[in-house]
Amino acid sequence: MALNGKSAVVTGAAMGIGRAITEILLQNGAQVALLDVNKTAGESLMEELNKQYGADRTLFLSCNVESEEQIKAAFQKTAETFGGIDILCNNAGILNESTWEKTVSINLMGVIRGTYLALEHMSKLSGGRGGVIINTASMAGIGPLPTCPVYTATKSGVVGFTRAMATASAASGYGIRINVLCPGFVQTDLMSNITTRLGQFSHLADLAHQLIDKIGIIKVSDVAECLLELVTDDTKNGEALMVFEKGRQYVNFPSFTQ
Ligand SMILES: NC(=O)C1=CN([C@@H]2O[C@H](COP(=O)(O)OP(=O)(O)OC[C@H]3O[C@@H](n4cnc5c(N)ncnc54)[C@H](O)[C@@H]3O)[C@@H](O)[C@H]2O)C=CC1
Ligand SMILES: CCCCCC(=O)/C=C/C=C\C=C\C=C\[C@@H](O)[C@@H](O)CCCC(=O)O
Repeated sequence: MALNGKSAVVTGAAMGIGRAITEILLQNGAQVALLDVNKTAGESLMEELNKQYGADRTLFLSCNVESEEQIKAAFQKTAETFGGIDILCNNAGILNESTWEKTVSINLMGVIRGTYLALEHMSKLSGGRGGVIINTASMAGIGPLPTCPVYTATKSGVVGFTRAMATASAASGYGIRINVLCPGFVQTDLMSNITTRLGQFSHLADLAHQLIDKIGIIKVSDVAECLLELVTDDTKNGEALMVFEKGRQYVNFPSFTQ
């Protein structure tokens, strides 16, 4: 899909990976609605981006992905402003093993909520133009992190949901490709004060730091470039793309039918 003139929504857009995703979509000609629960950071980023790309290219909408009502309103506003929705990036996520139910609600249920509500705007079966949905999971969704079992569960859930929905979409004729990004460690706020985010597993923080040393830390722009590949390559559906210091790699899942 060529991005010029396309309408995109990014959740968790105010900082980190979401901000980098927003910027790469803008650089390639899309209009972007930035959804985030952090109003101050979101509005200040929008002001910055307006100066760079023009006021008609971005829209900040205060939105908590835990709320179906807020997502619905944000999608409606995006569709009215940009004339539809072509791309959805379900990216908002947290790392907090103490408030584990909130972690499930944002990281996994937020992706499902966003996807189902977006179908109403994007699916060709409900008058939409079709398009692409990219979910942000993690390498933890492919290989488990013992330091954060619930975070791992949410990311495995996002990988499974994406792959199942991708096949469902193709079989149903929604006209929507759905893929999942699986980054390794990325330099963002989420990686700060890791020990305090691990809750009852904070005593295992050394294990996390050893793994970080082994795998390395990448930049948000490395993740954004992978997103661009998954959005623009029309052959990709149901793919999980890992990205870490060694490079990028599509996951080869076992097949039970061949
Ligand atoms: N930083 C890392 O090492 C990795 C991050 N990821 C995933 O990437 C995604 C983005 O993470 P980062 O950019 O690292 O984190 P970050 O903490 O830098 O940014 C997250 C953004 O999401 C927003 N957000 C949080 N809860 C929200 C909610 N309920 N509704 C709407 N917005 C909300 C925050 O306000 C913030 O702007 C997450 O899903 C995370 O799990 C995946 C692999 C590695
Ligand atoms: C510590 C929390 C980080 C949260 C951010 C995130 O999602 C980062 C994920 C990065 C890499 C995940 C790699 C998973 C690897 C596993 O497959 C396994 O190799 C780990 C083995 C455990 C160990 O400590 O050796």
